[in-house]
Amino acid sequence: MARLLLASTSPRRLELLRQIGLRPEVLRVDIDESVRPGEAAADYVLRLARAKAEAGRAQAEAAGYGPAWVLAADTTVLAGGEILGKPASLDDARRIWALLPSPDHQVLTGVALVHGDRILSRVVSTAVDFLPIPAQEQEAYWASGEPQDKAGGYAIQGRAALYVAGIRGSYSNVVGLPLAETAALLRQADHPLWE
Ligand SMILES: Cc1cn([C@H]2C[C@H](O)[C@@H](COP(=O)(O)OP(=O)(O)OP(=O)(O)O)O2)c(=O)[nH]c1=O
Repeated sequence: MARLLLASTSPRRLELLRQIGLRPEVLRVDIDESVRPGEAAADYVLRLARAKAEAGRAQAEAAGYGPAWVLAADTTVLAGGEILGKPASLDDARRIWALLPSPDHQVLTGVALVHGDRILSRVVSTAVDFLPIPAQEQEAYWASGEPQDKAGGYAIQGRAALYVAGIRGSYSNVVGLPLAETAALLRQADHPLWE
C-alpha cells in the first residue's frame, strides 16, 4: 500500500487531492512561518513547504509508520513587492486588498514531497487579475469569514471569484496545491497515483 501523508491542515489541499482520486492521511505540523529578512517569495514558500514535509516525516517516523510519502505545501501572495500572508484584522485586510489589483499579483505555492531520504520540491506561480473590492463590500466580505485563513485575504474558490477577472497559470495553485505539478512530483518519487 502506497501510503500518502499530507502534512497540512488546509481542508482545501485535502479536497484537491481527493479530486484527483488520492486519499491521504492528514498530519498536523506546526512550524515557524515567519519570513526571513530579504527573503524572496519563491525561496520562502519553498523553505516552508520543505520544513512542513520534513516535520511530517519526523512525526510519521516517531509514530512508527512504515514507508510513506509525505506531501506538504505553502501558499503566499506577492503584490507590490510585498509577501502577503493571512490578514490579522479587517484593517490589515483592507491594506492587503488595496495591493492586489496593481494590475495583477502572483500567487506562489511551494510543494515538497519526502520519500525515504529523498526530498523533491518545486514552486509554482499563477498571475491573478484582481478587481478592486468596492469599499462598501469590504466589511461584509470580512464578516463572511472567508478572508481570515487565506493568503492575500481572499479565496478564488469562494465569494472572491467575483473579484477575479482572470488568471494566467494553474487554478489549483491559487487554491493551495498545483495539481499537475504535484502529480509530477509523485510520479517522480514512484508513488502509484491510483492503485
Ligand atoms: C489566494 C488563496 C489562498 N487560499 C489558501 C490556501 C492555503 O490554505 C492558505 C494559505 O495558507 P498556508 O499557510 O499555505 O496553508 P494553511 O495554513 O491553510 O495550512 P498548513 O499550513 O497546515 O499547510 O490560503 C485559498 O484557499 N484560496 C485563494 O484564492
